[in-house]
Amino acid sequence: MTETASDATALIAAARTAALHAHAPYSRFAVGAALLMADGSVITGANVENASYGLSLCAETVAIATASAAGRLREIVAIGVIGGAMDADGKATGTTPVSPCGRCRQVINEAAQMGGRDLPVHCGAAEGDAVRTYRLSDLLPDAFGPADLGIG
Ligand SMILES: O=c1ccn([C@H]2C[C@H](O)[C@@H](CO)O2)c(=O)[nH]1
Repeated sequence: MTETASDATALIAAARTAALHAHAPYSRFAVGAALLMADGSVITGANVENASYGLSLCAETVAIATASAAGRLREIVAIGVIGGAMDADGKATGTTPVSPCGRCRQVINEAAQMGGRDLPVHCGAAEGDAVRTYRLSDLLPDAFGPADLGIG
């Protein structure tokens, strides 16, 4: 499918809703991710922190794992991400767009390479209209990927 500007808005909205389910009692920083699938459906995820800290799962990784568990890793067309410091109700706040961490960029690259696409990644804020849209190649140039292992 062809991605439209309204897809970015919808993905940011879905990511904000997903972030309400963040388990982030340690950082108090909620992140939501939303994946636009080829059929127009959306799969979401939120960060899941761990008392060990280092085992915490990022929102993007949770969403991509959910898509993969449904056999849909190759169907991801675009990604939306938001994040921000949680208020007392656990809702993300802030007007600065959040972009994926380094590990998430590599995880996103796997989905992008499997789908044969250079995914748009819409980075939004918890509040407000600020959105920065990147291509994965902007976020992770010269990525290590399946081709390095002779695959694809
Ligand atoms: O791309 C990112 C970057 C950070 N986080 C989470 C990890 C941790 O729970 C919190 C603060 O780093 O934000 C994500 O979910 N995605």
